[in-house]
This record gives sequence, C-alpha cells and structure tokens, in this order.
Amino acid sequence: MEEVNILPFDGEAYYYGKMLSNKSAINYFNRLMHTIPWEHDKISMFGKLIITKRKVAWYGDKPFGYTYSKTTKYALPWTLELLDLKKLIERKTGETFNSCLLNLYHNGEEGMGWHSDNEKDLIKNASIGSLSLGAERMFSFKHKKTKKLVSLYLENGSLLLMKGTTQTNWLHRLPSTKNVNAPRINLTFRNMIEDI
Ligand SMILES: O=C(O)CCC(=O)C(=O)O
Ligand SMILES: [Fe+2]
Repeated sequence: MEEVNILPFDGEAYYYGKMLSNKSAINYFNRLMHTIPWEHDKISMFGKLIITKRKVAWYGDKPFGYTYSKTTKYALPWTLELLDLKKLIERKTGETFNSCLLNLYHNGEEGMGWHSDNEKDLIKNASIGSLSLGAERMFSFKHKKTKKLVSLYLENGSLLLMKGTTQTNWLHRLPSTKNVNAPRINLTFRNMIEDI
C-alpha cells in the first residue's frame, strides 16, 4: 500500500484522498439522500438524552443490533448504492466489511464529538473504512494519553481507513464549524461480531 500512515504512533490511519470523481460522489450523495430512511440519533450527554440534529442510518449483512450511545438500532439490508460503495472500498483497501453506519450532517454546525469506535459489538481492532460525500470537513484524531492532535480535511469522494490499534489509543471527532454551509454524508464501513 502506497498510502502513508498519518498517525505518528499507536495506530494506523491511511488517507486515500478522492476515490470517486466529484460528479460520481455528488451522484451517490443525491441517491443516498433520497433512498436512505434517515433518522435523528439519540445520544446521552451528562446523563441527559439528547436528540441530535445529525441523522443516521445503519446497514449490514444481518440485522445486527448496534448499541450506539445507548440506543439499539437493527441493521437494514444493503441497498444497491451501499453495496456498490462497499465493494469499491473493499477492492481499494483489501479489507472486508459486514456493516455500515451512515451519518448525515446538514451543515457545518452539525458534527460529532470526541469518541472511539470501540463498542463491544465491533470486532476489536478491525479496520473501519470511512467514505465522505458532499461538503469537505475537517477531521481530527487525539491520542488518549499524550493528547497529540492530528487533523486533516476529508474531501468529497475521499476514503480514510482506520486500522490496527487506532480505536484503542486515539479518539476522533468531526468538529462543527460556522464556515461550512453545505451538507455532508459519511459512511463508516465496519465489522460487527457475528454470532456463530
Ligand atoms: O463523519 C465522520 O467523518 C466521522 C463519523 C464517525 O466518526 C462515526 O460515525 O463514528
Ligand atoms: Fe467514529
């Protein structure tokens, strides 16, 4: 793999840049916008249940129950667009994925706070492939112990692969900003533990 690891230690994150043309990325954006049953997410913050402005959807090979910030959602069966994109990312990275969490940010004021994707239903240290469609946004990593920050911009149609011990040792976030007025869809392809 020619991509360089953008994390200096304790994890691996590879930025592949744009893997879709602008036109194709916007076409997928529009199709997902209209075919996905977007729902507001619920998160718990300081012990209170908060309904986010950001919307989410959850897909997978099986109706995996995904407990994300204290709510359980059951994965819907893949749509044509999602299967296309999953195959594209699998071919590009050499990884395989069995599920995908989608996020819709209507504008720059919507973001996601510091977290790691290390829920117990996810295979520990399995890779996560993150595809961005629409508005370009900043994305940051913060090391849990040293607090070192690494930031990059996620372009329209771009792919970021988080691998190895990244979720164990680093947090990540999508900071909100007043400088972006356009929507963005992010797809994080994941690997859930499958019951035998
Ligand atoms: O929107 C993004 O780029 C990040 C999404 C994310 O971190 C997540 O869904 O866990
Ligand atoms: Fe995440």
